[in-house]
Amino acid sequence: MNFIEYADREMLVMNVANKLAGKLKSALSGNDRVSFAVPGGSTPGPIFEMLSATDLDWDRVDVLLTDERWVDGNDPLSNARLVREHLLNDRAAAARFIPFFRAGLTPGEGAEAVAPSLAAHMPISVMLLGMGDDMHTASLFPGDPSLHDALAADAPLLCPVYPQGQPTARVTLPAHVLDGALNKHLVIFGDEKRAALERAETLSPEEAPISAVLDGTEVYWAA
Ligand SMILES: O=C(O)[C@H](O)[C@@H](O)[C@H](O)[C@H](O)COP(=O)(O)O
Repeated sequence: MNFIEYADREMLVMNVANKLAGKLKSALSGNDRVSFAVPGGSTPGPIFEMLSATDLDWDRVDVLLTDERWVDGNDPLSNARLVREHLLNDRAAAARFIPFFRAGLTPGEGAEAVAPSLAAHMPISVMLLGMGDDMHTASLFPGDPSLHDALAADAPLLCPVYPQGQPTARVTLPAHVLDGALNKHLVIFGDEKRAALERAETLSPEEAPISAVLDGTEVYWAA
């Protein structure tokens, strides 16, 4: 893990957007298509907006979610909605987006239906992650009874999860897919998350799911 601190969030957003653009461009120079996995939450929005204006071959980029709440794409909780509103505009509107939610299916049925199509995007070329104060990442939550399956080395490419205390069920890329990304970036803001990350480095993935994906990850932090 490489930890990089920025003087403020604006500096971080500008630098991380540029870094992600550079990694996408180098992946594009060696591949016909590349995959870019992105999280939900409140952190990535400004990075998405800066990226969306970046001049690169977005028509050769497949945008995936790291996880999704099991709600319709118009629901305010939807990560697909977040990505459509903040990333898939301007130049990035040309990217191919692979949503996970399937109306009328349960999270388990939906994960089973979508997982086979994700194989073509593996390993993920470039991935951005966020993290909660509880050391969750994507939808790998400590204490979630379904976490064990999503941490397994042979977990399916998309896993249903039912994290306690969350308003909806979710689906998530499993730990081995997240950790297998060729380029891993984590953005966290604030002292709470910085302390949580330090704790996570001493804990198991069951206690701190983020610890399953920290090897080789570029971590960017601002207060
Ligand atoms: O669907 C989600 O919510 C995200 O994928 C999740 O893993 C997020 O990255 C963290 O919860 C941090 O969220 P914030 O950026 O809002 O702190």
